[in-house]
Amino acid sequence: MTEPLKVAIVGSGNWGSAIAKIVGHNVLKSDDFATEVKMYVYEEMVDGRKLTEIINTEHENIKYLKGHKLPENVVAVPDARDACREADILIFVLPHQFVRRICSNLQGHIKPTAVAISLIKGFDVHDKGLELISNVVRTMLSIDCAVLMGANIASEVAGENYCEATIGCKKPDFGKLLKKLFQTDYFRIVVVEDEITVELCGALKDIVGISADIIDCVYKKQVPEGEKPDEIYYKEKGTVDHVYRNVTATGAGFVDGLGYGDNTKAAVIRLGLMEMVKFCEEFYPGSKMSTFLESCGVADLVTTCYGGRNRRVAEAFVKTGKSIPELEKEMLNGQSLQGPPTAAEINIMLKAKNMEDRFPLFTAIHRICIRELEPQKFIDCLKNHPEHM
Ligand SMILES: NC(=O)c1ccc[n+]([C@@H]2O[C@H](COP(=O)([O-])OP(=O)(O)OC[C@H]3O[C@@H](n4cnc5c(N)ncnc54)[C@H](O)[C@@H]3O)[C@@H](O)[C@H]2O)c1
Ligand SMILES: O=P(O)(O)OC[C@H](O)CO
Repeated sequence: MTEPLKVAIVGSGNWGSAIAKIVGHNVLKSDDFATEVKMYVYEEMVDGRKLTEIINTEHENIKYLKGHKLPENVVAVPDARDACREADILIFVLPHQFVRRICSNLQGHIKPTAVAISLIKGFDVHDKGLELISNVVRTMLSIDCAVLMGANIASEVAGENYCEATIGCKKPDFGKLLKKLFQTDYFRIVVVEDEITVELCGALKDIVGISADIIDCVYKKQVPEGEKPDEIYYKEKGTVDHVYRNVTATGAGFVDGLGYGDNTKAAVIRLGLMEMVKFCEEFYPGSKMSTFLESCGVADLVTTCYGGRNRRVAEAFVKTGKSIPELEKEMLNGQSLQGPPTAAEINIMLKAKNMEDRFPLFTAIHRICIRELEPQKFIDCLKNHPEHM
């Protein structure tokens, strides 16, 4: 009789907490897993109390996933080493900026036989270039690491709305075990072996998520009540930034200023996908096209471009003229945005290889985020996209 496997979750943000709900329930249904799930929580005070104490008494992460109860067998632990020391399976689910620091803290303090899965979207940057997050985990901790990515907005998953996800795992037996740990009747999993492409899709889609919303902002605008959209359109002569700073102050609903709305957004999603495929071919050859058709690919792109945080913050960025860090602070209540840093990270690689021209969408997004390019120039960048030549 083998011992039940102990599971630890490293991270407890919006997605980490939604996953804790799923995993906490699933371990109770299978003899393969120990019933207690330790969850590393980056300690902070919320309403004068420690977040770990709130989670362990109220069984809810009231800061990052308000309104969704966690199973009582999920135990919040403020020390990463204590959370992971005895674990057989480590689930990494925190913003990508913190991974290296956490792994360095865990070095020498986990079981050598442990295995991991990363749910993190983004890249690690170091002096030699970009690295996959799963690879940081593999190399820093000397353990195997699979990945899980998909069209998964955390609050919807926590609300048990039907959705899908993709696990990328080279080892079939480990893949089956992971599917048992994550799949529920509302969260359906497909396991594929092409784990690098699954992870690249998750990292790259955030950039396209930003661009989708620049489209919304350039071609739609708020119109003061009682005025006709066309009149407003012809009256305004300022830059989009200027228009939006002013128009937001008047506050009213959106209209489709030039009538380009959803067709244009669809074109951006398509061009974004083409750049994702090209990026994989160029820098990580061997991807299967079929992987892009899984939840981690096209589906995640669509969900992020319509419903994600990257989309929301990018919209406010164009409308208000405020900086991205400012908006992140104002709008996300401690949650963190992955798209702008990922766009910057990708740009380092493209610039170093003199390849910015071949990735005009990725490049324009980065330049808009750092205010090197005005948002209304975005479409010009796409008109001469290599896909149309
Ligand atoms: N939220 C979603 O809908 C969603 C869905 C799928 C995938 N993801 C991905 O999952 C990953 C985690 O995202 P999330 O939404 O759970 O996190 P989040 O955006 O809610 O991030 C906040 C988390 O970071 C922690 N934190 C802050 N400073 C820290 C530090 N110095 N060290 C360690 N932790 C610190 C906070 O305590 C909190 O738990 C990201 O890569 C994201 O792209 C998110
Ligand atoms: O809210 P976003 O933009 O980080 O996207 C969330 C998820 O990645 C969607 O799958």
